[in-house]
Amino acid sequence: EPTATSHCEFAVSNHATYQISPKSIVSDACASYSTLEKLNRKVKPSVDELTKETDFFSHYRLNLFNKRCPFWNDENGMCGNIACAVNTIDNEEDIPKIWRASELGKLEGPSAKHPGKKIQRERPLRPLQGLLGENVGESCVVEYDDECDERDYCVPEDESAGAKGDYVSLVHNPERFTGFAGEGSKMVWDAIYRENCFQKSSFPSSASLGETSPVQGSAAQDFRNVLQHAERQQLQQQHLQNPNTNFVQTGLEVAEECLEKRVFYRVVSGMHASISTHLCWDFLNQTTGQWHPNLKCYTERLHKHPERISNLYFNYALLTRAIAKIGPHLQDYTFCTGDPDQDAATKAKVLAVTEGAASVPQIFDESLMFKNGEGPSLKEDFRNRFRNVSRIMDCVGCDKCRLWGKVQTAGYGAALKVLFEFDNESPDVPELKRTELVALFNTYARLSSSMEAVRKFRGMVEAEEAPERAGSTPGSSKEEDEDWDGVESGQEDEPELPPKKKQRSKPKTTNDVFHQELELVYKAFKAVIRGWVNFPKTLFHIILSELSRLWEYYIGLPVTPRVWEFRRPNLDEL
Ligand SMILES: Cc1cc2nc3c(=O)[nH]c(=O)nc-3n(C[C@H](O)[C@H](O)[C@H](O)COP(=O)(O)OP(=O)(O)OC[C@H]3O[C@@H](n4cnc5c(N)ncnc54)[C@H](O)[C@@H]3O)c2cc1C
Repeated sequence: EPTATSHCEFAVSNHATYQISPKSIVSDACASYSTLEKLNRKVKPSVDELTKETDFFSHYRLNLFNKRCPFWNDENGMCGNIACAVNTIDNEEDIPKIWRASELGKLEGPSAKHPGKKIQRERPLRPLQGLLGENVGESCVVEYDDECDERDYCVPEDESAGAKGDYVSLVHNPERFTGFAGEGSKMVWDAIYRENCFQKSSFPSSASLGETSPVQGSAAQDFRNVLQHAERQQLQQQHLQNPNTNFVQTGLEVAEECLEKRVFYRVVSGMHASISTHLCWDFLNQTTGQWHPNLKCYTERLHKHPERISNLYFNYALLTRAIAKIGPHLQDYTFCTGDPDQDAATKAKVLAVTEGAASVPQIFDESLMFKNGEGPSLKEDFRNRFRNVSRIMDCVGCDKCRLWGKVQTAGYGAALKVLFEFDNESPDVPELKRTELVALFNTYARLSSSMEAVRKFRGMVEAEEAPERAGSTPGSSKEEDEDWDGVESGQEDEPELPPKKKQRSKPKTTNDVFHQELELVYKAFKAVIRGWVNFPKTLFHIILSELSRLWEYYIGLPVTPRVWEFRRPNLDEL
C-alpha cells in the first residue's frame, strides 16, 4: 500500500487521480484513500466521544436568527422570499406535519441566549441559569472573550452589534435530511461557488503547482503553452534590459488552476459533498416517515461524481493536518473554568484526537501554499472569499442547515487559520476562540462520519452491482476491506439492506467466471489500443517539450524541469 511519505508530492489533477480506489492518492494531499480510511477508523471513536460527550464541544454559540442575508434582497430579513423557501415535494399539504420540510428544518433541543456582562459577573458558574439543562457545565460552554482578530477566515459570530447569539446543542440537532431544496438551496450553492472566481492578478505563475503537464494536454493547452513560453521569453528579455521589471505574467497563466485556487474549490466542494452524504445517509422518506440510508441519493450525488468524493477525502486530510498542528497548543488550554474535573476530562479527550490525527505524518503540506512573491495578496483574497462564504450562510433558509453550514464554514476557517497563520517556530501564535475550536473539531467529526457513510454506501453499491457477493455484509466484505485498509470490518451499525441482499449468494458457475475473464480481457485490450492511439500525440508533446528545454539550454536560460516520465500503467484503471 502506498504510504503517505512515499507519495508526498503534488499530483497532477486529472480525472484518473479521482479514481476511487484504495491505492489512489488523493491529489493535492499526500495520502491514499485507504490510509485516510484506516486513520479514520482509528480516530473516529475519540472524535465522536469528544463531540458528543463533552459540554464544551457539544454546544455552539452562533447568531442564527438575527442576521440578514446580505447577498440578495429579502424584505423579511431571514431569506423570507419565495426563492429561499424550503420545499421538496409539490403537495406538502398531503403529508403529516412532522415530516414536512418546514418542521424538519427547525432547531431542536434547549437553547440559551448569551448572558450579558452583569449576569456573567453575578453568576460566574451558572451564567446560563440552567437553560441548557441542569447537568450542563456552563463554564465549559460560555465564551467570555468576544474579541476577534483580523487573521480570522470567517465572519466572527459576534460581529454584529449587540447580538451575541444563542447557545445551541449540536447533539440535539444532527445534520441530516431536512427537505431544504429547490431554488432556495440552489441560489446559495451558486453564490458559494461564485466566490471561487479569484482575481487574475492574485495568481503569479510560480503558484501554478501541479498544473497539467503538456504530455497530457489538449491542443488548446499546447497553444497556451506556446503563448506562455513566448510571454515568458519576452519578460525575460525585458528583465535583462531592466532588472526592475516584474516577473508576474499578465493573465494567461490563470487559465491554469493554481494550487491555492484549487484548494479553495476543493474545500467548498468537499463540504458540499459531506452535507450531501449526511442527508443521503440520514434520509427521511416523506411519504412513509421512515429514516434510512438512501442509496439512490448517494449514487446520484456522489458515486457518479468521484471528484466530489475525492474532495471530501481531501478535506479530511486538510483538517487532520490542522488538528494535528493545533494539538501542542491545546496542552495548556482551559476548557472549563469552573469545573477542574470536566476540564481535565475534556483535555484528555481532545489530546486523544489530536495525537491520533498526528499519527500519520505529512498528510498535507501547507508550506507549499502562499509561498511566492504574491503570497500575501493571494492569501488576503483567499481569506476574504472565505469570509464571504461564511456570510452567504445567512441566506440559508432552513435553521438546521444554516446551523451546520455556519459550524462547518467556521470549522474550515479555523483550520485554514491554523494551517496558514500558526507558525510553530514563531512566538506570535494567534489564539483560537472557543467558537473556532468547537467548529473545528465538529467539522472534523462531520467529515469523519461522512467518510464512514461513504465506505458503507460503497459497499452497498458493490453489493447491488455484484449480487454474487451479497452474502457478505455490505461495505465490509473481508476481501474488500483488506484491499481498503487491511483490517476486517466489524462495525455494529451497518445499515439494514433489503432482505434480498442478505441472502447467501449462489456459487459462481463456469459461465460466470468465463464472462468475468472475458470482460477483463476486453478492458485490457481497450487500454492497450488506447495507448497505441495516443502514442503519436504523446511523442509529439515529448519532442516539443524537449526541444523547448534544449532551446532554453542553448540560449543560457534556466532549463525547465522535465515534465514527462516513464511510468507503468495504472492497473487500477482496469
Ligand atoms: C449550506 C447548506 C446546508 C445545507 N444543509 C442541508 C441539510 O443539513 N440537510 C438537507 O437535507 N439539505 C441541506 N441543504 C440542501 C442540500 O445541500 C441540497 O441543496 C438539496 O438537497 C438539493 O439538492 P440538489 O440535488 O438539487 O443539488 P445540490 O446539492 O443543491 O447541488 C447543486 C448543484 O451543485 C453541483 N454540486 C453538487 N454537489 C457538488 C459537489 N460536492 N461539488 C461540486 N459541485 C457540486 C451540482 O451541479 C448540483 O446540481 C443545505 C444547503 C446548503 C446551501
